[in-house]
This record gives sequence, structure tokens and C-alpha cells, in this order.
Amino acid sequence: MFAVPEHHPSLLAGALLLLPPLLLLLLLLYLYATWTHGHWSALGVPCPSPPVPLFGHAMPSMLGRMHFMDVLHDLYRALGDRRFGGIYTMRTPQLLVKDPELIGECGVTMTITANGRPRLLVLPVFFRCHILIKDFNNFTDRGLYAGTHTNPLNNNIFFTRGERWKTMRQKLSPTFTANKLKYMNEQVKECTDSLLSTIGRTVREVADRIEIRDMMAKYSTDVIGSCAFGLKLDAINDPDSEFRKHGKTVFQPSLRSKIRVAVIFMQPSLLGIFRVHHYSHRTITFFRDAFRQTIEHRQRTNEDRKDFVHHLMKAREDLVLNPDLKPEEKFTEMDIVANAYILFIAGFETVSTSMSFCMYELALRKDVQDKVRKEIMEVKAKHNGEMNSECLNELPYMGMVIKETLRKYPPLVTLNRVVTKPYVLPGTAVKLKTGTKIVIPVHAIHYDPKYYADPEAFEPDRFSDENVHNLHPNTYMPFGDGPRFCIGKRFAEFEMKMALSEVLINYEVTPCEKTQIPIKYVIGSFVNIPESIWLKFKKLDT
Ligand code: HEM
Repeated sequence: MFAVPEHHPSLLAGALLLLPPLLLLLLLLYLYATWTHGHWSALGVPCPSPPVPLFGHAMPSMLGRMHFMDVLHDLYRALGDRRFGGIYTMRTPQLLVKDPELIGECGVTMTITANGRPRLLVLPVFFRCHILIKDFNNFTDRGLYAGTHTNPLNNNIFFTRGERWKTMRQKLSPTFTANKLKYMNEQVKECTDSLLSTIGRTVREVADRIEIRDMMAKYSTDVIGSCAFGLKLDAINDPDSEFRKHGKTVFQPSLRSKIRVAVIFMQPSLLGIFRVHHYSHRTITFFRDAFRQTIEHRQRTNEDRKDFVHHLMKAREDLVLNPDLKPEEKFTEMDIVANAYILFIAGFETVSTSMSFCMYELALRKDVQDKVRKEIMEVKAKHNGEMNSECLNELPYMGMVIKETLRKYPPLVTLNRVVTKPYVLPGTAVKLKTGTKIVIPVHAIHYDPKYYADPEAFEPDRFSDENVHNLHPNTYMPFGDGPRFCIGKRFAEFEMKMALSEVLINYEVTPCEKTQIPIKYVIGSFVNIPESIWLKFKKLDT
């Protein structure tokens, strides 16, 4: 009834001949995909779950099904009471450190109380600092892939290592002292005025519902352009602002950026071989030319402003042009441009998303919004209607609101370090080799109910003078910690307080029908970005 297919003998022989190389290929692929996945068991380090070949523990985020912050939360929870665990991002082993004592804190810390007086907090002596602080010399670098041969803009303080990082950090640190902020009052004030008039115009002429993430990103682009580089960008009024357009592309995930990240954790050498760029060629050229021109303009005109460019030019004199330096100590012109670039990039997205998250929470919590507004009005009245970097220190409640915002929404979900000298994890026999990657899951720690009761709730009072000493040390790290903590922290707080004060004194913000509750995040971005934050603005009679 049925015709049995007749196999041609030579076809069958051909198939049989192909089978062994095919099986060998499959075996080789399997070995490649799992080769590194025995790393942690060989060291006796527990894994939260068995790694998936090739993907390790990162499959849901690599396939775009989950934000990697949620993947980390799951892994963090799965480790239970363990102090640390071994995970794999694709083929790369990483040590996920949960224990705050391992992460780092010194025995003594200083806090500033509401009335401006410093208070010494003495922690128990057994509380020793490790990865971020005490043993920093074993973890001086982030160990993130920079590919500087192909991406010279990555030759900046964020990515550089060892002595070169130390030298550049020393040169750039003076940019951010409290004293220097005073010089920036006027520039920030000018940008805040533009922000207010844009909100006013939008509310009057377009709609009282505003997507604030984009607006705040334009504002912080203007602030960093002005304070850092003396450029009047006016991104807030210019829909075609090139700075905003290119800045946006750096943080917006694309298929290309997702593939690049997968390759970084799978086989980073491929990126070097194929000379893959991190950002589009147009973006690189744009920033390189813009900062080069700014620096050249300063050189020509001898204009002296106490801004970031001033310090970058000083670094150039000392590190690029200095004839006394040995060749290996020298930096290049492009290194200076790369540092200008990172100050711009690190400075705008973090600040603008943090301000947007803060306004979102204030819209949902009218009681907190009213309280912070009352505080601002009192301080403003005391200073004859003027706000500057000094009166911002008199806003303790606003400080608590910002702290709680950054607890719930740290822009960087993890801190990264790499072992730069072999290290034995304290209290264990686990020896980490040079090159081992360390991940500190900041976001997951900020949401651990062991450290923050009811972590989903927005409660600025956690950081009040009465409560702050109850917080567990090393469980609050939105700006990182140790010698590599965020260099722009003070500047960021200044900028956020200025904008929030002016907006809140003039407008009441409430949620509207377009507000996403809960917030949805952009999957695939390395910074914690909301898809959108729409709020309704109501003008107040002030
Ligand atoms: C809300 C705002 C901000 C947050 C939450 C933030 C957060 C962070 C974090 C978590 C790190 C890594 C720290 C570590 O590894 O221990 C970092 C590093 C850094 N940040 Fe920020 N940042 C903010 C604003 C800024 C601003 C305004 C600038 C500059 C204008 C800036 C420049 C940098 C630089 C250059 C580094 C690398 C420092 C180094 O390796 O020495 N950041 N930031």
C-alpha cells in the first residue's frame, strides 16, 4: 500500500560520513558554551542555579524578556543567606557579593545633621571594610570592557585602570569641590529659569501633561553643557539639539548594542578583531569634534572659567604637554577629549532620570510633596527669594527625598570591580585570581527587606536624623563607595536640588491618565531608565 522510500546507497553513505564531523562540531559547540561554567564549582563557590549553556544566568535579559536588574534580584534572592555566589553572564564568571561586610565600610563614618553639624557614627570594630574600601588595592578597577583601540573615547576615568586612573582622578577631583560649585550658581540658575519657562509655556499653550523624562534630560544636557564646557546648548528649546540627539543614542538600547553586550560576555576578543565601535561613528565624531573645538577655543582665547574644561586643560598641560614625563606616563590629546566626553555623558542621564523618578514619587505622595515645598518656601523666604548652592544645604528634608529616590532608583543597578591582585575572601578559603569580575548588586540590596522594611514604599523618613543610624552600613550605594565612588556626586545633588526647588515652588505635580504605575523600564539599557514618566502640572500662586 505504501511505497517505502528507497534510499540510494551513496546518499546513505554520504550521510553516515557527515555524521561524525557533525557530532564533533556539536560537541565542540557544547564544550565552548559550557567551558567556563565549572569555574565556581571548582572554587567551592555556590551558584544560585545551574547555568544555561552559552547564556549562563543571563538568558532572560539577553533575550530581552527581563530587565537585567530583575534577573539580578532573582539570583540575589536565590542565594538566600549566603554571603556571595558565583554567577555567569554568558560565559563570563562573576562573583555576586551580597554581604555588606564584604562590600565595604570603615569603622567610623561622618554624617551631617539637619542643623549642619557633623556627627560621628562609630560602628562596631568587627565591622571591617573590604572590597570597595579597605582592600581597594586588590580591586582598583571596574573590569568593564572598554576596547580602547577601537573606541578611544573610552580612554576615560570611568574605564581606565591602575595608575593612569589614579593620575586622572587626582587631576579631575578639584573640579567638584564645594567651593567650585559656587562658580556654577549662575549657569545652573539660567538653565533652571529656561526649564521653568518651558514648563510654563507647555502648560499654557500645549497641555498640562508633560513627559518629564525627556524634559529633564534636556535640562541636564543644558546644565552640563554650560557648567562643564561653557556651551550654551539650549537643548530645552531646541528640538533639533545635536547634543541631545547624540546623548540619547548612548543610552538607548539597539539591536546592535544588545549583540555587542552579548559578545562582551561571550568572547570579547571578537570585538577587537572586528573593530566593533561602541557607539555609532556619527556620535563619536560629533562628541570628539565638539569637545576638541571647545578646548581649542579656550586655548586661543585664554578665557578663564572655573569649570570642567579649566581642569581638563590643566590636566592637558601636566599630562600631555609636560616634557618631564616618561613616555609611558604621558596621556594623549584624545585622552583629554575622552574625559570631557565621560563627564558629559555620566553627568546628564543619571541626573535627569533621578529627577524624573523623584517627581514621579512626589506626584504619588502629596504629603511628601507638600512638606518638601514648605521647606523650600521657608528657605527661599529666608534668603530673600534667592536660591544658591549654599542655601541648598539648608534643605534637609529635600536631601532625604533625594536619598530615598536614589535608593529606589539607583541609575547604576550594580557596582563593578575586578580583582587586580589575588585575594582570599575574608572568612573563607576561596582564592580569587587576578581578573575575576565582581558584581555588587546595588539595586537588589536597596530592595532587601532585611535592610529596608517595606522596600517598595517611598519613605524619605528612613534617612531622617532619628532613623539614619538604624540603617545597616554598606546597604546604600547609589553613588558607589571607596576611592572610585562617583566623582560628580556633589555636582549632581546641587543640580537636582536647584531644579526640584524651582519646579516644586511653582507647580504641583500629580499623576495623570498617561502615568505608568508602576513604572516600566527600558530593557537592555545599562542605566536604569523609565520608558516614560507623564505628569500633570498645575501652576501654583507663589
Ligand atoms: C544622580 C546622579 C549620579 C549618580 C547616581 C551617579 C552614580 C555613579 C556610580 C554608581 C558610579 C560608580 C561608582 C563606583 O564604582 O563605586 C559613578 C561613577 C562616576 N560618575 Fe557618577 N553618578 C551621578 C552623576 C554624575 C555626574 C553629574 C558626573 C559628572 C559630571 C558623574 C561622573 C562620574 C564619573 C567620572 C565616574 C567614574 C569615577 C571613577 O572611576 O573614578 N556622575 N557614578
